[in-house]
Amino acid sequence: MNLRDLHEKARRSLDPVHYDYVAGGAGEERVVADNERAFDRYALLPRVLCGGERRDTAADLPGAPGASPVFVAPTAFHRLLHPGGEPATARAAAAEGAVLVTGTASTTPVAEVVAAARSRDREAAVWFQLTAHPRREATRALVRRAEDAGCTALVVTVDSPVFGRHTRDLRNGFTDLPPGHAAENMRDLPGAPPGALTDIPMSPAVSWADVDDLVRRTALPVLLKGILHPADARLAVEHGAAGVLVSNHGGRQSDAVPAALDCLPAVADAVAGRVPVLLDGGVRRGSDVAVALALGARAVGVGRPAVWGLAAEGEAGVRRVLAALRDEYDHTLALCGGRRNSDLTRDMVVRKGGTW
Ligand SMILES: Cc1cc2nc3c(=O)[nH]c(=O)nc-3n(C[C@H](O)[C@H](O)[C@H](O)COP(=O)(O)O)c2cc1C
Ligand SMILES: CC(C)CC(=O)C(=O)O
Repeated sequence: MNLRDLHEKARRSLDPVHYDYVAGGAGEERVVADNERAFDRYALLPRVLCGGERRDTAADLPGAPGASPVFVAPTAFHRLLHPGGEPATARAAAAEGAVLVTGTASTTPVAEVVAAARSRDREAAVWFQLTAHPRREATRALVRRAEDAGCTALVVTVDSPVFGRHTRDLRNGFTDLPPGHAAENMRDLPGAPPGALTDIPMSPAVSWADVDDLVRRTALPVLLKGILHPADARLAVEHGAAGVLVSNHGGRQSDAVPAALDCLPAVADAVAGRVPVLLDGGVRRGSDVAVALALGARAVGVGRPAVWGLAAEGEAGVRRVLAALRDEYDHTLALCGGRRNSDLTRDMVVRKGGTW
């Protein structure tokens, strides 16, 4: 199955304004394009005669031992894109053994998302993506909702002190959710009535002190999403993060940053194995998963591909995307002579065009 076919099917089935919301990014969308293109700059240099019949592609992640190496990155407003909404995504991820990172901007309350995942697999791991609220009490209430729901980790988005300027949304005038949809996790939070995109307020004041506060208050592992600079990766570990997610928000925040993949090796070096490093942005094939793992990621997230699957075919579509990526990755691993993810090492990734 080609993921491009599902993308095309999703494009045909979605309201063009909602399609643009998902596909688009900040500015001239240079980073959106570069995230994918970055993978084309590399090739895999296989090892041969490694002698092993079985492969194990499971990845040990915080709050998710033995997970698929491909997780579902947090994306907003699933009910806008398919009536099955986040529960459909959650059931699909659970059925495929993939972590779902469910979002602050979910159109289904987090407790229902986790319940849907657990209806497929009692052990399913759902992580909660947290957008810190300008009011600390509101942030704390969100965290409590995620904890009470049974989420097994928090993923704090740190690349969004302000909204990204999504060019297509500005052009289309897409600022509010249509009637009947709401950011359900925001209900009854102090000062945050649901009903509009702008009701996921961002806070330019968020700082490392907020990370410290969070790490102190929750028993859940706290990962930081949106780290690009190796110095921030080092700080993340020092401040008690249980993982670092290298991401430029799928090119939806700054249009002047490097491709996520291009930031990965330096971040992996800075973290030096102390906590898992994850990556999202531009992952579209099993060989992309392999390149990212070889360059230091423990697992990779997919944002748009999962949404295209959902929009095109609901739960079954998300399953197809996750199954295809995992299967292609497993096949690539075999062709590289690997038996487990850690067999992929940095020397097996080369720049295309030769190094001489
Ligand atoms: C429609 C859409 C909504 C998103 N919403 C969020 C969000 O609410 N919070 C967040 O941290 N990231 C959000 N992201 C970013 C994704 O988590 C992820 O970083 C990005 O999509 C990865 O790139 P990819 O789409 O190329 O896989 C969103 C991305 C998309 C496409
Ligand atoms: C509602 C927004 C916070 C969702 C988002 O992060 C995005 O669209 O990239």
